[in-house]
Amino acid sequence: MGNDIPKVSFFNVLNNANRILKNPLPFHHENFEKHGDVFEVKLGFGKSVIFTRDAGFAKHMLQKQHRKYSKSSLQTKDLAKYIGEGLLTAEGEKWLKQRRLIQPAFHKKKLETLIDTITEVIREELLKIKPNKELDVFPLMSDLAFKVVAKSLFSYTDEGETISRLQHITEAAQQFLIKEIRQPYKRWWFYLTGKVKDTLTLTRESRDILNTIIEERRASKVEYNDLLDMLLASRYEDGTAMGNEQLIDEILILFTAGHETTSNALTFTLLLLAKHPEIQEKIYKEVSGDEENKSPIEQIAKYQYTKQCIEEAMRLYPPAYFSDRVAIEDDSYNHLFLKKGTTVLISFFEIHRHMNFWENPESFNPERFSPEVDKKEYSDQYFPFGLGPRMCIGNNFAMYEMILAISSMIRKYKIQTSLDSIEVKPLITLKPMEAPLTFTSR
Ligand code: HEM
Repeated sequence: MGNDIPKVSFFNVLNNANRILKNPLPFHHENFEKHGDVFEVKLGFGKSVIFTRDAGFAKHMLQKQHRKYSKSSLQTKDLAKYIGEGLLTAEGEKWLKQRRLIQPAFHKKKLETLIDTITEVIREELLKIKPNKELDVFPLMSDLAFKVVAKSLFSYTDEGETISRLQHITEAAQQFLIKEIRQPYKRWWFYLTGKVKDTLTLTRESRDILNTIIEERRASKVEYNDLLDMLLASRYEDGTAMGNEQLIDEILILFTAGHETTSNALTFTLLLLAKHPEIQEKIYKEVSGDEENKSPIEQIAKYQYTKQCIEEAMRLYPPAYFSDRVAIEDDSYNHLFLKKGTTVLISFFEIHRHMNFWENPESFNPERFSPEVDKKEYSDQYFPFGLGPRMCIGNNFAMYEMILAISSMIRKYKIQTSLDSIEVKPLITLKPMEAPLTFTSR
């Protein structure tokens, strides 16, 4: 590791342990301000992690020299324990093989066939809004995002209970994983008290449910044109298809990767719109009036300002607020030397608020993403969906879903919040601490 990298001592980490456990972002920020865009945090027992908010360095690891880096075991082995080895958690040849196989199902043209399902789920879910009463909007967005992914996979399933059970298991496994990561010293306790076993039993149950759905579909002669049909029809280069176990891994991964990220982004966008009524009105102008004459896909194309608001919300509050990479061979970037085995944590949160690049980085200004601004001006500093070959496979899916959901809500309701300021809860993804909103019919 380059000796000239500023260091944060283990003593300093211990001294701040409580704050870091509650919310590590202010600690990261202070150190970036003090030491610059790259620093090294000592973790004791000879271990350390490099933190960076240098967008060029991020691009180097994620894109230009991606072959020299892998994800850390947190993003691969630890996560795979509950959701299996698929796109998000696999590495090397296995990942590449899966990515090649699954990528076509997420192309824009293919996604268009899912739009009616997505629109219908959004319509049904938004019926749950009770106007004129303050409600916590997070669980609502969470249900919406889960059902959108689940119904895009199995469009025919109207057994609400099966989908709810899958949602419950996905969320329970994720919550337990957070506990394991945040309290590694309690691992033995989690084993002894049977919590690990309980979680594995739950995920076994979701695998059994999915296996039944897949078997039924394989036996069926009907074409549903949903994601499951696309995944079943896909073939590896040697002409073979995915087996059930791999398919189940991939489905569990789509649930996990596609559900919480999207519900966080939707919730932050709504909170920001509630705090900026003038911006909300601009969306209302864009989306009200002629929606009956427009298909959902035409709406998505037309709602440029709505899209900008979502993009700006993900700049301020990127759901995937960090990623990490481990050097699998010696490498260097500018004057930095990275020894094989070095772990680097990339803070998308800090990159998205970097003073040297963004004007008034703390302010919510959707004009930053206006079509008049050349994309090249910000694309090197804005990574809500990551970048390089492991960039989010569901980015278009998520944008379609979010534009349709936000436009449907603003068309129907005025939204307000009693919050003075938006507080964050950084877990595996970046969540809002609270999301109280009042919807008033227009
Ligand atoms: C606002 C919503 C979303 C955000 C912010 C988001 C963000 C990200 C990011 C940053 C990565 C890259 C992680 C890394 O390189 O370390 C990623 C990967 C991934 N995302 Fe998303 N995502 C979103 C929605 C979705 C949806 C809706 C799906 C699927 C239905 C999805 C599926 C995936 C998968 C499978 C990967 C792994 C890709 C690979 O490694 O090849 N995501 N996502």
